[in-house]
Amino acid sequence: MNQPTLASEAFQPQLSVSGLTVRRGERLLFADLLFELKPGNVLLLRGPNGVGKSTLLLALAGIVRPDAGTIAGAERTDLHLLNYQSGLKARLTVSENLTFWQAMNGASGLTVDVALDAVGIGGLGVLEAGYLSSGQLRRLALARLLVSARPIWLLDEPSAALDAEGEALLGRLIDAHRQRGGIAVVATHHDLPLVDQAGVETLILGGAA
Ligand SMILES: Nc1ncnc2c1ncn2[C@@H]1O[C@H](COP(=O)(O)OP(=O)(O)OP(=O)(O)O)[C@@H](O)[C@H]1O
Repeated sequence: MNQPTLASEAFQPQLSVSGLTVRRGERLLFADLLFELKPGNVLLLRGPNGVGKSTLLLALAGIVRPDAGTIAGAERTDLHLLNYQSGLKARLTVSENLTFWQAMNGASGLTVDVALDAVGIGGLGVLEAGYLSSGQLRRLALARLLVSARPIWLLDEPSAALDAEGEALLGRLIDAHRQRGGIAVVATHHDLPLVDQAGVETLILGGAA
């Protein structure tokens, strides 16, 4: 597998959250969240199942409307959201799926073939996506981050189903993204193998820091 090489053009994103409060039904998930992310920052969202990590990512993506507070600094087109609702078309090939997303999100990153190679599924481009294993599906989702360059990555359990080599790959991808100024907000139950811990913060939902 190739070492992922992202385009060198620098990002200058900012993501400012203030007073952010979200309820689901009757339940208050979180209130008065305050944080500011700058180029190169990573925010890890931690906390038990059901505490609101995915919901916070959806709020940052503009999909869940907050009950109070503001989210500033990012346009919808600055964001990549990687979660379980990946919009995969099982009857299209792996390459066709990635080409579709590239057309949707802009061909500002790697080519489809290079991106598939970078995430270790370069040999699977002609396979119908419905036949991919869980880990291969997750790698395809990662390739989606690479074909369209966007400065803010919102990643929901990105290491789920990845093997040890895949987790290491994920760490390298996030590190490369940060090196060009990108921001990542990552909901995870696992430690990420990031090389550089500077600029990495943790937000624990539903518990003490
Ligand atoms: N559309 C919805 N309507 C009502 N409640 C919802 C809705 N979506 C999610 N919830 C609830 O909101 C809470 C937070 O869910 P969320 O998926 O954000 O948790 P999480 O911290 O990401 O959990 P996990 O670690 O299991 O992925 C859960 O109790 C869930 O049942």
